[in-house]
Amino acid sequence: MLLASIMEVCLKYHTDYLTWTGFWLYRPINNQEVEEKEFEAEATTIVFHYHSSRKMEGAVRVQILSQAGISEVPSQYIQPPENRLTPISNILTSLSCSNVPAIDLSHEKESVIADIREACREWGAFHVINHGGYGSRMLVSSQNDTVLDWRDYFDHHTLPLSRRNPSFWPHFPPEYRTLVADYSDEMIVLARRLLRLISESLGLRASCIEDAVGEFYQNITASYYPPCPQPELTLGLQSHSDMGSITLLIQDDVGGLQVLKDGEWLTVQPLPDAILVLLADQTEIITNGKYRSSVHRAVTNASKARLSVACFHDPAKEVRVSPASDLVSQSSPPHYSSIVYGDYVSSWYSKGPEGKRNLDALLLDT
Ligand SMILES: O=C(O)CCC(=O)C(=O)O
Ligand SMILES: [Fe+2]
Repeated sequence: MLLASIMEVCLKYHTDYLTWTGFWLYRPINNQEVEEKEFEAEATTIVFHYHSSRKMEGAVRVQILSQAGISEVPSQYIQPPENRLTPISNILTSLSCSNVPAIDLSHEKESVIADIREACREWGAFHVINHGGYGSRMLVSSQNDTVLDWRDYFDHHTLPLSRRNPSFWPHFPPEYRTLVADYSDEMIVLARRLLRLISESLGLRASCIEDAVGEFYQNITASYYPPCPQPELTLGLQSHSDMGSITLLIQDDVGGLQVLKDGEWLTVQPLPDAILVLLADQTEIITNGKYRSSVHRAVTNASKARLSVACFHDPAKEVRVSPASDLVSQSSPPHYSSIVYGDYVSSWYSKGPEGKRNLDALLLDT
């Protein structure tokens, strides 16, 4: 079971390994994209180096803060009141929710397509189960006014193969690198399959979204959210929609991912062996807004660490993305201006996500 295995190795890496080496390699810096750097066990120096060379106060692994047993989070992690959760003492007690739809991919194709159409229209997110037997990138800035996420994460560049260099990845536990590579290979197959079904659910030719995206750039991000002493003041990951085309996410059984639906934050109940599908911004552009990307965030809790593994599928930086010509006509004008994906990413990183502001900036007056 690849899903279970990938969670397990990532968790083992976080709990057994990071705990004693005490570092986090890819702590984000200055709203810039973080390049993969050669993995090395002495990465404490790298974090330290970021601190001193970029005057980054406070960018320590939150796991360290959590383990130190602090009762109040440092001020950089405190969200402005409008972003905080409704006042509840323990997020874990509030996990009852209407869950995102679960779609069984082993069902007959026409019914799968109908379910996907409904889920994409209503939610922009859905679970897939029986997805073929397989089986968590937000940057923060060093500026003082930026609120930090209560999250540590590790990013792997996995596709195209020319970007995949497992020697940059953790080497513990021993099966780590092979598993991440296998997982990447399985997820690209599933992502393509889903994008074909999503295209068909709009009456488009199956390859329409894939053709618009071109070669897939895949990244896999494992996110670790340690217990947080003040969950009501913090977020594990601030509100955002993902930049690329489609995200496939698995989470452990703790729960904490929320999707915004009809103005309300709903917790996505973890579903064993299911993969959560999140439509991302380029799919919203390509479908000319027929399907919207999912706005989501992660909340923290005071007692349990949480792990998620997100697999992102993005266009190449030089690809120009625009609404599919089949969805544009005189009676249905384009709702978004076209954009070179690399420019979209740069603007995202320079302004930050804040929900969907980067996508909203492309909306045309129609
Ligand atoms: O941890 C999660 O469940 C969400 C992760 C996520 O949304 C992201 O990395 O973009
Ligand atoms: Fe996300």
